[in-house]
Amino acid sequence: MISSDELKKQAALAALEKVEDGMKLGLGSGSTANHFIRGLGARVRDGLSVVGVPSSERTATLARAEGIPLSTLEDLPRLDLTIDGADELDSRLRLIKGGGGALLREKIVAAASGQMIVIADGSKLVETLGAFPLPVEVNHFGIGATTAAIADAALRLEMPVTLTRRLAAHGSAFVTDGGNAIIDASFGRIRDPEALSLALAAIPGVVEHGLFIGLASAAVIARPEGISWLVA
Ligand SMILES: O=C[C@H](O)[C@H](O)[C@H](O)COP(=O)(O)O
Repeated sequence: MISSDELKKQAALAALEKVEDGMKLGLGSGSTANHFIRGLGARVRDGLSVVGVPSSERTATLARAEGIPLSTLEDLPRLDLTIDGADELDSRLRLIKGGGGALLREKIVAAASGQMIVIADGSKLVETLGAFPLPVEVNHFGIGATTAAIADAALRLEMPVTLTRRLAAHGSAFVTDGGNAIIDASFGRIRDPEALSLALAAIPGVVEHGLFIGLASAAVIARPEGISWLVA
Protein backbone atom coordinates (compact mmCIF):
# COMPACT_ATOMS: atom_id res chain seq x y z
CA MET A 1 0.00 0.00 0.00
CA ILE A 2 1.55 3.32 -1.09
CA SER A 3 0.94 6.14 1.40
CA SER A 4 -0.54 9.44 0.24
CA ASP A 5 2.71 11.11 1.30
CA GLU A 6 4.68 8.79 -1.01
CA LEU A 7 2.26 9.66 -3.84
CA LYS A 8 2.76 13.38 -3.14
CA LYS A 9 6.50 12.81 -3.43
CA GLN A 10 6.10 10.95 -6.72
CA ALA A 11 4.05 13.84 -8.17
CA ALA A 12 6.64 16.35 -6.95
CA LEU A 13 9.53 14.44 -8.48
CA ALA A 14 7.68 14.07 -11.81
CA ALA A 15 7.20 17.84 -11.93
CA LEU A 16 10.86 18.36 -11.04
CA GLU A 17 11.75 16.91 -14.44
CA LYS A 18 10.21 20.01 -16.06
CA VAL A 19 12.68 22.31 -14.31
CA GLU A 20 15.45 23.57 -16.58
CA ASP A 21 18.72 25.27 -15.86
CA GLY A 22 18.37 29.03 -15.47
CA MET A 23 14.67 28.99 -14.57
CA LYS A 24 13.06 31.49 -12.23
CA LEU A 25 10.72 29.38 -10.11
CA GLY A 26 7.74 30.07 -7.89
CA LEU A 27 7.93 27.74 -4.90
CA GLY A 28 4.59 26.59 -3.53
CA SER A 29 3.67 25.74 0.04
CA GLY A 30 2.44 22.65 1.86
CA SER A 31 3.51 19.05 2.25
CA THR A 32 3.49 18.25 -1.50
CA ALA A 33 5.43 21.39 -2.37
CA ASN A 34 7.90 20.52 0.38
CA HIS A 35 8.74 17.28 -1.47
CA PHE A 36 9.40 19.35 -4.59
CA ILE A 37 11.63 21.77 -2.68
CA ARG A 38 13.67 18.94 -1.18
CA GLY A 39 14.08 17.37 -4.64
CA LEU A 40 15.02 20.75 -6.11
CA GLY A 41 17.56 21.26 -3.34
CA ALA A 42 19.25 17.97 -4.27
CA ARG A 43 19.45 19.06 -7.92
CA VAL A 44 20.84 22.47 -6.93
CA ARG A 45 23.54 20.74 -4.92
CA ASP A 46 24.30 18.73 -8.07
CA GLY A 47 24.88 21.96 -10.01
CA LEU A 48 21.45 23.05 -11.31
CA SER A 49 21.23 26.85 -11.46
CA VAL A 50 17.78 28.23 -10.57
CA VAL A 51 16.35 30.96 -8.40
CA GLY A 52 13.19 30.52 -6.37
CA VAL A 53 10.54 32.90 -5.08
CA PRO A 54 8.89 31.33 -2.00
CA SER A 55 5.14 31.62 -1.43
CA SER A 56 5.32 31.43 2.36
CA GLU A 57 7.72 31.93 5.25
CA ARG A 58 7.75 28.15 5.84
CA THR A 59 8.72 27.50 2.24
CA ALA A 60 11.43 30.16 2.46
CA THR A 61 12.87 28.48 5.54
CA LEU A 62 12.93 25.03 3.91
CA ALA A 63 14.30 26.34 0.60
CA ARG A 64 17.09 28.21 2.41
CA ALA A 65 17.97 25.06 4.34
CA GLU A 66 18.12 23.18 1.01
CA GLY A 67 20.53 25.76 -0.39
CA ILE A 68 18.17 27.02 -3.11
CA PRO A 69 18.98 30.64 -4.10
CA LEU A 70 15.97 32.84 -3.31
CA SER A 71 14.65 36.14 -4.59
CA THR A 72 11.47 38.21 -4.42
CA LEU A 73 8.85 39.40 -6.88
CA GLU A 74 10.25 42.90 -6.44
CA ASP A 75 13.51 41.81 -8.03
CA LEU A 76 11.96 39.14 -10.29
CA PRO A 77 8.46 40.27 -11.25
CA ARG A 78 8.13 37.57 -13.94
CA LEU A 79 8.74 33.90 -13.21
CA ASP A 80 9.02 30.96 -15.61
CA LEU A 81 7.27 28.26 -13.64
CA THR A 82 5.49 27.76 -10.32
CA ILE A 83 5.13 24.32 -8.81
CA ASP A 84 2.55 24.03 -6.04
CA GLY A 85 0.16 21.62 -4.39
CA ALA A 86 -3.61 21.99 -4.06
CA ASP A 87 -6.33 20.96 -1.67
CA GLU A 88 -8.64 20.04 -4.56
CA LEU A 89 -8.56 20.30 -8.32
CA ASP A 90 -11.01 19.44 -11.06
CA SER A 91 -10.41 18.22 -14.60
CA ARG A 92 -10.49 21.85 -15.86
CA LEU A 93 -7.57 22.65 -13.57
CA ARG A 94 -9.64 24.83 -11.29
CA LEU A 95 -8.21 24.61 -7.78
CA ILE A 96 -9.01 25.10 -4.14
CA LYS A 97 -5.91 26.15 -2.25
CA GLY A 98 -5.12 27.63 1.13
CA GLY A 99 -5.49 24.68 3.47
CA GLY A 100 -2.20 25.80 4.98
CA GLY A 101 -3.16 29.48 4.84
CA ALA A 102 -0.67 30.45 2.11
CA LEU A 103 -3.22 31.25 -0.62
CA LEU A 104 -2.54 34.98 -0.98
CA ARG A 105 1.17 34.72 -1.69
CA GLU A 106 0.62 31.50 -3.64
CA LYS A 107 -1.84 33.23 -5.94
CA ILE A 108 0.42 36.24 -6.45
CA VAL A 109 3.37 33.97 -7.25
CA ALA A 110 1.31 31.78 -9.61
CA ALA A 111 -0.10 34.81 -11.42
CA ALA A 112 3.44 36.12 -11.95
CA SER A 113 4.48 32.83 -13.58
CA GLY A 114 4.36 31.85 -17.23
CA GLN A 115 3.28 28.36 -16.17
CA MET A 116 1.93 26.71 -13.04
CA ILE A 117 2.18 22.96 -12.52
CA VAL A 118 0.00 21.51 -9.77
CA ILE A 119 1.35 18.46 -7.96
CA ALA A 120 -1.07 16.20 -6.14
CA ASP A 121 -1.91 12.68 -5.08
CA GLY A 122 -5.00 11.21 -6.72
CA SER A 123 -7.31 11.99 -3.80
CA LYS A 124 -7.13 15.72 -4.65
CA LEU A 125 -8.69 15.31 -8.11
CA VAL A 126 -12.47 15.70 -7.78
CA GLU A 127 -15.43 15.90 -10.13
CA THR A 128 -16.84 19.01 -8.44
CA LEU A 129 -14.92 21.34 -6.14
CA GLY A 130 -16.23 22.01 -2.66
CA ALA A 131 -15.82 19.04 -0.34
CA PHE A 132 -12.78 20.89 0.98
CA PRO A 133 -13.91 24.14 2.67
CA LEU A 134 -12.80 27.17 0.68
CA PRO A 135 -10.26 29.30 2.57
CA VAL A 136 -11.04 33.01 2.38
CA GLU A 137 -8.36 35.40 3.65
CA VAL A 138 -9.91 38.47 5.27
CA ASN A 139 -8.65 41.61 6.95
CA HIS A 140 -9.19 41.68 10.71
CA PHE A 141 -10.90 45.05 10.47
CA GLY A 142 -14.64 44.56 10.12
CA ILE A 143 -14.37 40.78 10.12
CA GLY A 144 -17.98 40.41 11.30
CA ALA A 145 -19.27 42.52 8.40
CA THR A 146 -17.05 40.69 5.93
CA THR A 147 -18.31 37.33 7.21
CA ALA A 148 -21.92 38.52 6.83
CA ALA A 149 -21.16 39.72 3.28
CA ILE A 150 -19.77 36.26 2.38
CA ALA A 151 -22.99 34.69 3.70
CA ASP A 152 -25.04 37.18 1.63
CA ALA A 153 -23.04 36.34 -1.50
CA ALA A 154 -23.75 32.64 -0.96
CA LEU A 155 -27.45 33.41 -0.58
CA ARG A 156 -27.49 35.36 -3.85
CA LEU A 157 -25.79 32.43 -5.59
CA GLU A 158 -28.29 30.06 -3.96
CA MET A 159 -25.52 28.13 -2.22
CA PRO A 160 -25.66 26.87 1.35
CA VAL A 161 -22.73 28.05 3.43
CA THR A 162 -21.12 27.39 6.80
CA LEU A 163 -18.44 29.87 7.80
CA THR A 164 -15.77 29.03 10.37
CA ARG A 165 -13.01 31.34 11.51
CA ARG A 166 -9.79 29.33 11.39
CA LEU A 167 -7.91 28.78 14.64
CA ALA A 168 -4.24 28.00 15.08
CA ALA A 169 -3.16 24.75 16.73
CA HIS A 170 -3.01 26.38 20.16
CA GLY A 171 -6.56 27.75 19.88
CA SER A 172 -5.90 31.42 19.12
CA ALA A 173 -6.96 32.95 15.79
CA PHE A 174 -4.92 31.75 12.81
CA VAL A 175 -2.85 34.57 11.28
CA THR A 176 -1.50 34.36 7.73
CA ASP A 177 1.97 35.48 6.62
CA GLY A 178 0.26 38.70 5.50
CA GLY A 179 -1.19 39.25 9.00
CA ASN A 180 -4.77 38.44 8.03
CA ALA A 181 -7.41 35.98 9.26
CA ILE A 182 -8.85 32.98 7.40
CA ILE A 183 -12.52 32.10 7.18
CA ASP A 184 -13.11 28.54 5.97
CA ALA A 185 -16.27 28.57 3.87
CA SER A 186 -18.13 25.30 3.24
CA PHE A 187 -20.45 25.89 0.30
CA GLY A 188 -21.11 22.26 -0.50
CA ARG A 189 -20.59 21.42 -4.17
CA ILE A 190 -19.39 24.52 -6.02
CA ARG A 191 -21.20 24.23 -9.34
CA ASP A 192 -20.04 27.60 -10.69
CA PRO A 193 -16.56 28.38 -9.30
CA GLU A 194 -16.18 31.38 -11.63
CA ALA A 195 -19.32 33.08 -10.27
CA LEU A 196 -18.30 32.37 -6.68
CA SER A 197 -14.79 33.68 -7.34
CA LEU A 198 -16.13 36.96 -8.72
CA ALA A 199 -18.64 37.36 -5.89
CA LEU A 200 -16.02 36.82 -3.17
CA ALA A 201 -13.46 39.06 -4.84
CA ALA A 202 -16.01 41.90 -4.87
CA ILE A 203 -16.42 41.94 -1.07
CA PRO A 204 -14.46 44.69 0.72
CA GLY A 205 -12.48 43.01 3.48
CA VAL A 206 -11.83 39.86 1.45
CA VAL A 207 -8.11 40.02 0.76
CA GLU A 208 -8.07 36.87 -1.41
CA HIS A 209 -9.82 33.54 -1.71
CA GLY A 210 -8.55 30.06 -2.43
CA LEU A 211 -10.23 29.47 -5.82
CA PHE A 212 -7.46 29.44 -8.42
CA ILE A 213 -9.07 29.68 -11.85
CA GLY A 214 -7.14 30.02 -15.10
CA LEU A 215 -3.78 29.87 -13.35
CA ALA A 216 -2.71 26.23 -13.61
CA SER A 217 -1.35 25.11 -16.96
CA ALA A 218 -0.87 21.45 -16.01
CA ALA A 219 -1.24 19.04 -13.13
CA VAL A 220 0.63 15.89 -12.31
CA ILE A 221 -1.45 13.38 -10.41
CA ALA A 222 0.14 10.43 -8.64
CA ARG A 223 -1.97 7.34 -7.98
CA PRO A 224 -0.88 3.85 -6.92
CA GLU A 225 -1.36 2.79 -10.59
CA GLY A 226 1.02 5.48 -11.82
CA ILE A 227 1.50 9.12 -12.79
CA SER A 228 -0.82 11.00 -15.12
CA TRP A 229 -0.76 14.55 -16.47
CA LEU A 230 -3.68 16.92 -17.00
CA VAL A 231 -2.99 19.80 -19.34
CA ALA A 232 -5.06 22.97 -19.75
O1 LIG B 1 -1.98 27.02 1.89
C1 LIG B 1 -1.57 25.92 1.53
C2 LIG B 1 -1.47 25.51 0.14
O2 LIG B 1 -2.47 26.00 -0.69
C3 LIG B 1 -1.20 24.03 -0.11
O3 LIG B 1 -0.64 23.95 -1.39
C4 LIG B 1 -2.41 23.16 -0.07
O4 LIG B 1 -3.04 23.31 1.18
C5 LIG B 1 -2.04 21.67 -0.28
O5 LIG B 1 -1.27 21.24 0.79
P1 LIG B 1 -0.69 19.77 0.89
O6 LIG B 1 0.28 19.61 -0.23
O7 LIG B 1 -0.02 19.74 2.24
O8 LIG B 1 -1.85 18.82 0.79
